[in-house]
Amino acid sequence: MRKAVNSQKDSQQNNKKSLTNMQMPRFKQVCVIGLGLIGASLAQAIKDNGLSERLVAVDRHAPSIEEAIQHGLLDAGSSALSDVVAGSDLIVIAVPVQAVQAVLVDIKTAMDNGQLATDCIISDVCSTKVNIIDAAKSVFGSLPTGLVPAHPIAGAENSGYHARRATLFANHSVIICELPTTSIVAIDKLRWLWEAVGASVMAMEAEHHDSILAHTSHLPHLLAFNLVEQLASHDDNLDMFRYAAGGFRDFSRIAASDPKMWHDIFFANESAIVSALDEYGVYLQTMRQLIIDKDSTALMGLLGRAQAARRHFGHMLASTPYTDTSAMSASYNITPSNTVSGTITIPGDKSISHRSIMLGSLATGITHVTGFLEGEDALATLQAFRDMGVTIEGPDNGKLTIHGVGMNGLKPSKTPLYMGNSGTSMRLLSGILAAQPFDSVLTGDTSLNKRPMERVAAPLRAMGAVIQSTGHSGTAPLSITGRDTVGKPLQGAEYDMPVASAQVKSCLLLAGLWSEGTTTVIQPEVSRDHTERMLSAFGYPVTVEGNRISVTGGGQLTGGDIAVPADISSAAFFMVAAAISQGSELTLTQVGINPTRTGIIDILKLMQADISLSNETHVGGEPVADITIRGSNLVGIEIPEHLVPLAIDEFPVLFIAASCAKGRTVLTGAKELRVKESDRIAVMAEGLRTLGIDCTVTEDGLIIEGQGTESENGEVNNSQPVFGGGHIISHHDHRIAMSFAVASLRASEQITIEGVETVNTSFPGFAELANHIGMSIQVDSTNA
Ligand SMILES: O=C(O)C1=C[C@@H](OP(=O)(O)O)[C@@H](O)[C@H](O)C1
Ligand SMILES: C=C(OP(=O)(O)O)C(=O)O
Repeated sequence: MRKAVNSQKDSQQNNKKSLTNMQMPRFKQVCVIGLGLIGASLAQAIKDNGLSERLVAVDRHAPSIEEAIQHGLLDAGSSALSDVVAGSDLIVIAVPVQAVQAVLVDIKTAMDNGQLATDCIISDVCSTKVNIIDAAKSVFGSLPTGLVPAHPIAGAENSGYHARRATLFANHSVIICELPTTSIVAIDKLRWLWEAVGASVMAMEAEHHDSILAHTSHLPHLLAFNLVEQLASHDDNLDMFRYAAGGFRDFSRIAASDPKMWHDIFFANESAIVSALDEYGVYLQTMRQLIIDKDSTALMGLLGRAQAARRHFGHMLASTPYTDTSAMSASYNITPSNTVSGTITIPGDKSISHRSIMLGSLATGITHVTGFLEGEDALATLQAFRDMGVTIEGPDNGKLTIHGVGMNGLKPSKTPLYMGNSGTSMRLLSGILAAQPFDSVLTGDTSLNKRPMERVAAPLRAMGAVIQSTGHSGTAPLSITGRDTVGKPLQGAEYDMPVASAQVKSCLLLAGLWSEGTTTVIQPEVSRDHTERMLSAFGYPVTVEGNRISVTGGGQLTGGDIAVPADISSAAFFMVAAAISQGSELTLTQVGINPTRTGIIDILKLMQADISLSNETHVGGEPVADITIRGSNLVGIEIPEHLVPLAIDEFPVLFIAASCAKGRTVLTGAKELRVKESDRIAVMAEGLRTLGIDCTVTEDGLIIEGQGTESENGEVNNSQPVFGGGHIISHHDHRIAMSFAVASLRASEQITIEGVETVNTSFPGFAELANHIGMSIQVDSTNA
């Protein structure tokens, strides 16, 4: 089903310009057939907005017609179409699906005897579309040029004329099927009508519509009717209904809908509904089995994933903040464990996953990605490119097929692009968007909308970009003016970066792909080079001379295959878990060991961790290896500053390692940690102190007094707890949450961590994997 959601054609059609503001003459006479909720509401909205000179209706229920005439809603009405239809330039069929064919026969008769022009617009509001088109074919032979099947995604469980509301369609979507046989005039005029009553119009192919609706509307209605039937058939049904709490009420609300309508829909969309139902059956069986097997970890994983998906996609579509402090939805309750072991595979690299979507979308041809990280951050990037008209199939078990649109193929998104929690998405995309012909807005959740964006906006402006950081203090939402308005392309520039940030570097290099001349970034220290590598892999020349990196605008990207290696930043949690716990031995397979990312290995080795690499090879232009770590006696160190950008995301968990080491660890030159998803210096210090660790916060780092002790033979003893138990607040920062989970391996008592739902941004399945190797994390949902 996912595959069908984003057919490129649909997306391109969706981007059609709104016609609301165009001069459009009103209709001469609209004839609404069926004065149920939708028909009567549309009639009322047409009347209230003055969209037609005359309004007539047909309904078999004479009292509705009489009342509507009395109310002044209709100019005329009848139970027979031939009585009132003459002269209509729009007919909207709002009867149950199965009755549509008979109405079409009446319309054809009216056309044949000259009551209706043959180009009269004929539309409908039915929930299924393929069968409407089939009915029209069988009645008319070839499809009339005025036929525009449509479906307003709006409704209420109350039905009938009296339930009508002129505002029913405001802020709702209307899907219209732009058939190849339909005249552009008819399509434009119907769009105009729906937009004029407050709806937003999207175009979609009929088969796609029916499949989507089968899953999102028809299946839920079917299940609601079914559950009520199930409960009603129990002997103690009265008690069941009397004591049924909110869950039943919420779930069964839509079972109060019109049975005749749903009866018709279920038959009309039979094949799509049966396939959605079969799929549902498989999922239901899986859940049933998990309960029978008492497989708490897997069940929790399933429930957690569903909860996160519902929240995340809901917010992405609505472009509303995702992580707000009132919505702490999950916590970890962790029982101390002592050791970890096993061989595991870590999910795909987040940085590379983002870039695979970006470059794959901008390339010519198809890009196949494997190992894509299905975490919320990378999914936000994926959604943004779909919003800009790129067809992307998947993700399916880490596999994606991206149908590249070329360097000039992106389309403007209809809504602000929602980047969720992801700094990488926002900063890299701002470089791409600053160069596009169209305007864009980039926004994120409350955490992302607090992070500094002038670091990319200012140098982009120096290249000629028109970009405003419209938040409180140089923060998102970012508003970017398209080059069509600005009137000339970006200009290549040389930029000396004040911080070693791969996001800033990548943003400017990406903007440079469309700029006149050469764009050069000079970084103060080495930072991750995935953008440079992937550009080269896609055939785009990049010049790297030490810390000077340049691209020249005007080139092309060619799609290909990308294998995303396992994320070393995610692997870091388990590397530290094994390093700090006695008797542990853990192998992490095929982890990316790009030298611009291996600061964690270098730092742990300096701390005398036992780490070895094997099976070193290359995957998709990136080096990978199996990493084996054994428990060892760590010692405190002064962390060399040049390693900071190479381990920038790993410091939270390195602080856990430092707490277990013998002696003091000093981190300096890491001010950047203060502007990540949280202030990672302050938040880690707060949590470490809660667990009894002595640490000192400095402006650009942290000093940690390691608690590693020596046993009688002078060796550091890595079996003693160094942390107490306690309650940690993650500040909705995924890496903080996972780091303190690792601390449980050396804790004396239970650790609870609040606000762990953001773990899904970078490491979906973290708790399951941790438990698999011997940790004991229980995931609790709280007040979602
Ligand atoms: O380019 C990237 O993919 C990233 C760069 C780093 O950010 P900075 O460039 O801001 O240091 C890192 O913290 C982030 O998780 C991913
Ligand atoms: C800082 C991080 O990511 P981003 O900047 O993309 O939000 C991270 O994953 O730790």
